[in-house]
Amino acid sequence: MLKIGVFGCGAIGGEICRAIDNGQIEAELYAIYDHHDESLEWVKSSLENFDPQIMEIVEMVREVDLVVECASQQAVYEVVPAALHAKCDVMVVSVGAFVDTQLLEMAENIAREKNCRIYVPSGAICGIDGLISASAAALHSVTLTTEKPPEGLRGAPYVLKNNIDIDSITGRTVLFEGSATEAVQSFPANVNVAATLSLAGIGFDNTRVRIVLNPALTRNIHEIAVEGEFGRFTSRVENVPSPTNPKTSYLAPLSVISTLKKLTQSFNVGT
Ligand SMILES: NC(=O)C1=CN([C@@H]2O[C@H](COP(=O)(O)OP(=O)(O)OC[C@H]3O[C@@H](n4cnc5c(N)ncnc54)[C@H](OP(=O)(O)O)[C@@H]3O)[C@@H](O)[C@H]2O)C=CC1
Ligand SMILES: O=C([O-])CC(=O)C(=O)O
Repeated sequence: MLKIGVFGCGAIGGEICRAIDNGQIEAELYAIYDHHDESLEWVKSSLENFDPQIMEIVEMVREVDLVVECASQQAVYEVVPAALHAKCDVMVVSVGAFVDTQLLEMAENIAREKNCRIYVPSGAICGIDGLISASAAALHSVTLTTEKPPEGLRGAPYVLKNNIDIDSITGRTVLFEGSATEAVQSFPANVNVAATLSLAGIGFDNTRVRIVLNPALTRNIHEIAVEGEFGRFTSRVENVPSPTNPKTSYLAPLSVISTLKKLTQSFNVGT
């Protein structure tokens, strides 16, 4: 049975642990880690069947077959090289870290050398399957418009740096327009989806991102528009935010759970 380690026990990590624990994913929840003891306790207390060991990454990668990173872009620097060097597969949720081309190239090189896999789930957006299919021919443009309520954008480095008082904004307001390169650095916990889109499509510099604050919303909306030789498509998802982290949409952990299920099933549907 696949032995899984979960690094980061917040909104996403907690859901993944419970999905393994309740048998939705046929795997063993072998180890968990988070730098907050209370998060580890919170996850452990929600499990009925597995009692995962708490292990720092160096130890975790020696014991498990796959590490799921669901912590932060910073954590990707720690988790991905450690896992791959230990011949352990890795799934990355804080995808924005891969805007760093050195990190991305290093990860690809080690994975090739060690014959390991790096998995990036679709996360909180819909349409990655279509974009991947379309990318087999020329792509002309990829645009993401993310619209969130104030809680979904609070505390982002871009908001703090520009002294934006998000509570004083009363109507739908465009906060940011630019490349995915800038977006994932300015909003590291809000638009990792822009990174996933970039990796699947035309790269970080060419993928356009618009981030909108809308106080009237209760959901996190991601709208994607893709044009290419294949034609054009748009996708729009109105995401229910996670109850424990309003920046994160519930679809994100569901996407990780489905990707993990794909790894353990013999019959798989979709691109
Ligand atoms: N690809 C996608 O579509 C999506 C990606 N994400 C990203 O996924 C990641 C997880 O999201 P979510 O579960 O909502 O986040 P949470 O903040 O709810 O949980 C993450 C947990 O990991 C901890 N953590 C962060 N960095 C480290 C580290 N270096 N070592 C140990 N523990 C660490 C956090 O602590 P602390 O609070 O101190 O940081 C927190 O307890 C985030 O990076 C988020 O931006 C989110 C939604 C969609
Ligand atoms: O969950 C979402 O809506 C998107 C998100 O936070 C991210 O991509 O980082």
